[in-house]
Amino acid sequence: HQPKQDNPITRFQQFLQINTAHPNPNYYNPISFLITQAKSIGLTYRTLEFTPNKPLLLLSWPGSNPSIPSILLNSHLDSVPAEPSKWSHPPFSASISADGCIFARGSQDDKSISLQYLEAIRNLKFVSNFTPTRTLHISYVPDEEIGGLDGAAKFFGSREFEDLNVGFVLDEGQASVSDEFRVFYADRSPWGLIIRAKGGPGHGSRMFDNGAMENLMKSVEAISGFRESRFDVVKAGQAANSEVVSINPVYIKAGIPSPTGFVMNMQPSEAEAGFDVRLPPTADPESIRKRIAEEWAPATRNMTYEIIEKGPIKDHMGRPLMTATNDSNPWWSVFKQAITAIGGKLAKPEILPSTTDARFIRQLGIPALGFSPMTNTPILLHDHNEFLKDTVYLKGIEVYESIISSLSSFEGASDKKVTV
Ligand code: MET
Ligand SMILES: [Zn+2]
Ligand SMILES: [Zn+2]
Repeated sequence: HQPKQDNPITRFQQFLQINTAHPNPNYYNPISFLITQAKSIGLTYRTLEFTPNKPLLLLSWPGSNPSIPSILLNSHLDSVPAEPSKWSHPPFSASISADGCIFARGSQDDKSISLQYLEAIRNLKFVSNFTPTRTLHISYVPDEEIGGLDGAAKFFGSREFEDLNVGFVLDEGQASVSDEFRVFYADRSPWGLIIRAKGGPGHGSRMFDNGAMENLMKSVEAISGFRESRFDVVKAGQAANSEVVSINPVYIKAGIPSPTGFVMNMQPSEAEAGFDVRLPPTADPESIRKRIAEEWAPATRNMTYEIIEKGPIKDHMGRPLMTATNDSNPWWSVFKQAITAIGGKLAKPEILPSTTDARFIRQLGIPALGFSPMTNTPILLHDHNEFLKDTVYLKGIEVYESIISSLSSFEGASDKKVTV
């Protein structure tokens, strides 16, 4: 009988109560919590700091055959911000409702998997007396939510990572609303698009051409039209959400501030808008660039633009960055079998609509799958009232026990590395 203060659920709650939300995530607090967990399980640990104040934690469970490629389980330490006043429970309270829903920013994305990895290892080690053949590494990286360039990208490109001889990686996925587990073989790649318009200022009452606001609005309309055309393809069932380019407005900035709001009788001389753009691995980035330059931010309408690219879309050969989910990839077969072995159903593999650090792994030619074991759960990442049900969380631990024991016992693909 475990004391009430320390069981998988209370440990999950404690971890969720550590606020690691942007814009100023503290990375030392969650790392210190995780080190305590690692010690209690007997895992080795070290921290690496490729960027000042952005440490990452690396845990290891040495296998009996450390010469064959290892397995890496990755998750991120940071979360997106939350607007507490719009939540039914404070976002860092990890309050649990009568029906077992644990409310917290990060409960789905992705503090659940961060700890489920460890709980699964704890059970394998102390309940099942399991010993891995392959070495298992668990990484906790900073800055995923802002693109991972100072986190995973630096780590995966490092000498330290190369020395781990990683053969296969699991990273986060997304919740599933059905009773089938979802698994992801590719990510969409994110662009931040900022378009800016300049124009003569003028009296609020005047009709004139080429005002900044007017030019920006024209672009916003053109972008909306494109967005709708992509969305229509999805609505018609011709492609999944994650298989088309998405572009969604995230901010509009314009107007001349006044003490009571904005000056109402002046048309501003500058206006800008920001968009979240996601490109599936099969997309042609050049065609989007062309649209931006010619239709969405044309110099002829006094517009400029900035594309903030966050990570790769193609591999070094220009091929779409995807991990094979067929028999050509032995890791896929092992993963799939591990799910069915515990009576789990697996949905058809998908491209992830959002983005994870796995794209940097695939770029290295290492196979990586996105997976978060959450079935019958609404998809609430980055939303208000993000929650995960206790039973779903606990089931996920069992799922990882099966996956981890299968992957770490798998002795094929030992001499040569399988690539994506
Ligand atoms: C700007 S990179 C984005 C990473 C984040 N996980 C997302 O999909 O929104
Ligand atoms: Zn996220
Ligand atoms: Zn995430």
